[in-house]
Amino acid sequence: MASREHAAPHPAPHPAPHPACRPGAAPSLGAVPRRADRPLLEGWCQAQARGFHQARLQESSRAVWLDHLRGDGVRPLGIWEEQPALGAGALPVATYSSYDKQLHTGARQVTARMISDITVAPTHRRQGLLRSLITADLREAAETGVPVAALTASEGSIYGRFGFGPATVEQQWEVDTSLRFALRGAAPSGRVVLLEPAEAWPAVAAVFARWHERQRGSLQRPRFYESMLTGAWHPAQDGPDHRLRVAVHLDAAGEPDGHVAYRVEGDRGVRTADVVDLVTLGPTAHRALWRFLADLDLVGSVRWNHASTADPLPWSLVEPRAVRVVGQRDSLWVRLVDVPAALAARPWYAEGSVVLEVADPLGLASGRWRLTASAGRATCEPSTDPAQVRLEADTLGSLYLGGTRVETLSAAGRVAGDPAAVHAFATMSTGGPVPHSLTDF
Ligand SMILES: CC(=O)SCCNC(=O)CCNC(=O)[C@H](O)C(C)(C)COP(=O)(O)OP(=O)(O)OC[C@H]1O[C@@H](n2cnc3c(N)ncnc32)[C@H](O)[C@@H]1OP(=O)(O)O
Repeated sequence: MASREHAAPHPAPHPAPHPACRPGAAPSLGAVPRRADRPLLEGWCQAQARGFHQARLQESSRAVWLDHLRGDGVRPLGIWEEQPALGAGALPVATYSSYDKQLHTGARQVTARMISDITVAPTHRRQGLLRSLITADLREAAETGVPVAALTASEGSIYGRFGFGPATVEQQWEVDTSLRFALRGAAPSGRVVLLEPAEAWPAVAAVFARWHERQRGSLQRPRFYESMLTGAWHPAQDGPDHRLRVAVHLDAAGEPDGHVAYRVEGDRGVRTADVVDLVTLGPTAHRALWRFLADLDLVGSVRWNHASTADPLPWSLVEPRAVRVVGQRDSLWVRLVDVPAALAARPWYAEGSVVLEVADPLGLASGRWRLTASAGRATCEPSTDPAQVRLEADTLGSLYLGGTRVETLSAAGRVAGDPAAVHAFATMSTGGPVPHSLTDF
């Protein structure tokens, strides 16, 4: 069984080191694995796959994961049983990883602790292992000055208690690209080139980097995106992605300003193009790449699972109903780790001053904070003045990128206080582009 200290409701800050680790060694396997760490990492990878009900990882996925580990400075954590029975000890009973990347708040980039790979073995669930891992990591983030944390969630009911709130949403689309698909206005200009995915990668990476620099809610991508978008690795197949195709749009000057990566599924009849990645830097590339997708012979529909709610495609079409929204779900979950630093780093849209009282079960964001906005920026500092607006840490996370309005969360009973102050907070908060993330991790 796992170490008692990690099964306790308020566990010690570090998970137990594997017995193979030196006594007192840090529980992290290290950002760059040493040779001696390889057996632990192998077990860690397999436990993580087991936790998500995937097949045992083969060499291809292990290599991609190790490259991600080294290239992104990932800190993989695991909890191993102290006295495993029947030789069950190679795989940890819990896995967890995190690393730091830049998040675009709408005003600038801030460092975000990106949390991923959380699994707990079915034999050890609900004993506090997730809690011990995430609590320790968030405390470490606070100590090292990381202002926010982010994750994508397997289930919506897990992370609110840890101060995370859904901050961006994405839509799942099925687009009818038969004769119903007609763009309004003139044919899009520029040129679309079809490249082998590996050839296209420099353009694909450059387009995403420029998009990230301007897109509120965007997170830098981890290294495994290169493996995925060059066709070197298909996560579900644990090997090369032989079906992946990439088209790049060039602007009038011949510079890449958009790309689409897609697979055409089905071998006969009317097929469907599954879009894997679609990033455009402006309306011309957006229209041109959708025109390209719609013109694929033998293809009658296009699926795109990461559309922004502000995506202009329906508005570009003669028949907007060619775009069918078949689903919508939360994408990025955000948690404020350092309230003053995080709130000062996002844009504000009206002058004003309010005292927020944040309740945070982990204590990191708790307190009374005077938020004063002026000329698009804000200062935030601890305050002893009476609280005017009260909310919980996960609600603040949902509000952080501006994708959810204060009024909506107030109507949901999650933002309380003096109505005039709630209104002032709403006015200060509301504005700017819809946040969107195209980074899955
Ligand atoms: C960022 C990511 O990696 S998302 C991926 C998350 N992983 C998965 O979905 C894989 C399958 N699931 C699992 O491996 C596990 O069930 C986990 C990781 C979700 C939970 O791990 P556990 O160690 O069982 O969680 P732990 O015991 O620490 O629970 C902490 C709290 O969360 C609650 N909780 C845990 N899992 C869930 C859940 N799936 N739904 C709702 N509440 C949950 C617990 O009830 C507990 O609540 P409380 O402290 O308020 O009483």
